[in-house]
Amino acid sequence: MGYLHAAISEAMRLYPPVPVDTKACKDDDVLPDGTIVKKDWFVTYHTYAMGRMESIWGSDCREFKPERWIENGTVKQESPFRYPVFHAGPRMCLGKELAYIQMKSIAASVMERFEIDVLNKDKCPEHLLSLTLRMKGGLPVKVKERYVEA
Ligand code: HEM
Repeated sequence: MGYLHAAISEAMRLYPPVPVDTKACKDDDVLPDGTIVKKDWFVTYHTYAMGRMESIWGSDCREFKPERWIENGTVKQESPFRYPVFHAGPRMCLGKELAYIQMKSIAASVMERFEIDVLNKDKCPEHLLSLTLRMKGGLPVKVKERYVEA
């Protein structure tokens, strides 16, 4: 389950379900880097871009590497300010743990019963940007029931 957790985190690093998120500024403020923001301005942070930044993830930032989430055999905790897939700070997603349980249980129960072969592996599906990041045309796969010897 540790590796599956890491693989899901890595997938969401490269393909965050909420790829951009916008906030409205309540009062005049100054960001830690000195940028001035005024009351009622909008500030958008780009989770999709942050997941692909060399300064955060290193030179292999474009590679899908679940191992980057594993340290001494256990899943590493990452700062939500470096990995804002579930947002960060006091208004962070309240369903994060439940979402991981759901994603892991669905993946495990599907993989237990079926073999999934992704078609057109050489091509990455086009993105469809809405409030959430989706795949244009979905992900065509071939499904075969897994044969388990009794
Ligand atoms: C992979 C799945 C999920 C992702 C990527 C995700 C991501 C996010 C993000 C980015 C926010 C911040 C939105 C914003 O303030 O602009 C958020 C907020 C929230 N999420 Fe999730 N979420 C997921 C699943 C869930 C689930 C399963 C639940 C409930 C069972 C949930 C409940 C909430 C709630 C209640 C908030 C609002 C928190 C607040 O404003 O104080 N989320 N989520």
